Amino acid sequence: MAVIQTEKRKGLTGSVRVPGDKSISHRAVMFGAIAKGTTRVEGFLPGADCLSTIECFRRMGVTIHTHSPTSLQVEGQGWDGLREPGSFLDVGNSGTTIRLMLGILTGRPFWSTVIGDESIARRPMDRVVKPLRQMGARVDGRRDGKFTPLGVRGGNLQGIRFESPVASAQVKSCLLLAGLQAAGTTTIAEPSLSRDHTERMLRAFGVELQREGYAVSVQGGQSLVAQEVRVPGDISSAAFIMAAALLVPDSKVTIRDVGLNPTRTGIIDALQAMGARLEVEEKGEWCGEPVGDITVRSSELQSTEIGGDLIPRLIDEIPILAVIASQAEGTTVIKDAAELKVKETNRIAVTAQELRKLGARVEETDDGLIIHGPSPLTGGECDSHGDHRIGMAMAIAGLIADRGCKVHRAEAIDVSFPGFEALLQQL
Ligand SMILES: O=C(O)C1=C[C@@H](OP(=O)(O)O)[C@@H](O)[C@H](O)C1
Ligand SMILES: C=C(OP(=O)(O)O)C(=O)O
Repeated sequence: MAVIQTEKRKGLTGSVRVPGDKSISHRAVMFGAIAKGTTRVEGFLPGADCLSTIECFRRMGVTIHTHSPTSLQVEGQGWDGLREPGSFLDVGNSGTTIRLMLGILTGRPFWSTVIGDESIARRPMDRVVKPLRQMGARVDGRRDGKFTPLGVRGGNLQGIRFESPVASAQVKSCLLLAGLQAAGTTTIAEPSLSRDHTERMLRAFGVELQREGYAVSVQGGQSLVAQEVRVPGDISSAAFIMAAALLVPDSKVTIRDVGLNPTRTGIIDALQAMGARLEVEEKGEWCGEPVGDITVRSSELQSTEIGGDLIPRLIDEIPILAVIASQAEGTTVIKDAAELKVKETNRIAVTAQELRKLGARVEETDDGLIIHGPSPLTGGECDSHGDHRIGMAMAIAGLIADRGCKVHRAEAIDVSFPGFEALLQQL
């Protein structure tokens, strides 16, 4: 079990890049695998989750060359190029892999079994299994298909209209992928807009989609054409570096080539509302995704309220936002975020528990957190609970804690941010 130790720091400066976007990296491999032709991917995230996606598609017979950890070539042979896997498809820790892949598997004429780690075995799969069954899919698993392991016998699908009770890009993307293989039209409506990387990338691969407010529709029977994909830096990873620069005195850090998709930039809006000295320079688009540089300076912060439509735009940033809020003047309220309970861990409970160990004043609510600041952090020992974002949030908290922070089970960080510790040292 890996341990990382961070110490109280001063004056973080530099210009850095963070690893590629996790959501976009997964999609580049999956869409490349079902497209016709050679898809080249640059800036791929070689984190454990995206490596699980590569391995799953290799097991379905797709040739994927890795020229370097961040440069791939996916040899797609269209939908029919996927073959029945001879063994389990193991998604490891990755919710995105399992939910999106189920949308592909349910339309393929073969049998497959999908497994993952202990965290995946606790996460709800019925949010995709139920609508997939309405489309005619045959999926089963523990507790009537709510939990892994899942067995899928793919076959004929029928388009549906599905009103999703949650704003989830994984649910939406799963059903769009199933819908592409279904007869007729499939429509997914969500209560607010979740990240739209799937829509942007499917369009780049030649698929036609219709959007009407928070609903998106796809016509079955479309094929994908291979593309060149350049993956921007992951704003969810950049958020940890942004937090370090904001909280550590006398800091100024620029993070280059970060994805600035408006469905992901809630963290920038929240930090600016808190008074962060943060500048964004948009530089252009890579494969339909806006990209730019973010510069952050040490700042005096005020508390804020975070809820409603902002939540899906910063859902993965809430653990690190809680660390930041612990240093802001006043009481920060985070609400409407019950989805956090079904991530790699229950991130409401675990964030509160671990931050309190370092001396922060945090209360857990049913759908969020209440954080009283500013609280000087004493530091000490924390546990990632096997959750990459918790591990990184606590390591960053250590940069402003008197005794620093020793993070146990830090190997989880490799899920989304390989090189995290080395990058912190570089600042
Ligand atoms: O589609 C994606 O790539 C993701 C969607 C989000 O999950 P939900 O769809 O469950 O909200 C997010 O938390 C996850 O890290 C990645
Ligand atoms: C929730 C996350 O990922 P996933 O759902 O793909 O496991 C995350 O990266 O914070």
